[in-house]
Amino acid sequence: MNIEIEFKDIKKIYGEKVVMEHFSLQVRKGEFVTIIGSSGCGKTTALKMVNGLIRPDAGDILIHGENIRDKDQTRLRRGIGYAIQGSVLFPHMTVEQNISYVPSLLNGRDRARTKAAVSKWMKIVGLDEELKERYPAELSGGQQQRVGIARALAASPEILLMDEPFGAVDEITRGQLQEELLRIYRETGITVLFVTHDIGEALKLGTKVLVLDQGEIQQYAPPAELLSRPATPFVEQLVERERRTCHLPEERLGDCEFSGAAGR
Ligand SMILES: Nc1ncnc2c1ncn2[C@@H]1O[C@H](COP(=O)(O)OP(=O)(O)OP(=O)(O)O)[C@@H](O)[C@H]1O
Repeated sequence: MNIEIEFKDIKKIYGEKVVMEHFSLQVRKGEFVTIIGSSGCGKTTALKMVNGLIRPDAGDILIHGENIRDKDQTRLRRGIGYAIQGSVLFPHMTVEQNISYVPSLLNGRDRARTKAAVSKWMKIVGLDEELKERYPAELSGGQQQRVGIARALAASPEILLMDEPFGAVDEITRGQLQEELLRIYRETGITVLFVTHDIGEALKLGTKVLVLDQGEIQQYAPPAELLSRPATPFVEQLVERERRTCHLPEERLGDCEFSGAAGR
């Protein structure tokens, strides 16, 4: 099994509050993990531990089997794409400058390579080339979100962390961004950790869904399994409505036993 990210017996305390304890998880290479749970259950904390923005109080995070504690933190972060809700673009930089920020650090003087990366990613996320010279304030919310995703992907990271990246856009744009993200995921084979509040989104995008409650793993399983065999009452409640309306794309349904599950 090719493990890309591993949380090993993690403990995290804020002040007196234990947010996570004995938290262990393995994420295989190429997996798209959606993370969902009650507010304040530790989703963002878990995500930010992967790129070293938050340090655990105990336990280790391994990437490709290497402890991130031993890595140069700047280099670690440059190798991991990170996209969060709302606009976190540099306001004084154009779209092009925003997207090329990390690639230009990595490519050094090879400007042609950076320019090519910017054009490629603008196209992939569905941004018109003519927006290159605009500043973030001159873009719609959906366009800003696309620039954020292009920026997160432009350095061709092997890991992409996304924290409710589509939370602030309208329903239609959200659907488009989800489709584009799935396409990028399929084309690149990147490993994705994606935090969401929306169980529909978690089931639609994830190859695996991680359900957390108060820092504890309730279930870590493919969407079809969550629907057919919820592991705890918490998961059962979370998926109940989805089970009735099941929005899963057909290829994800697999051997989903709805009639059996309904008998619970
Ligand atoms: N820097 C901090 N100092 C103190 N407490 C914190 C800090 N960061 C997070 N917490 C607390 O730790 C818990 C977990 O926070 P985290 O942001 O990981 O939750 P979350 O699941 O992402 O929440 P939400 O869904 O509301 O965004 C919460 O109770 C939060 O208030």
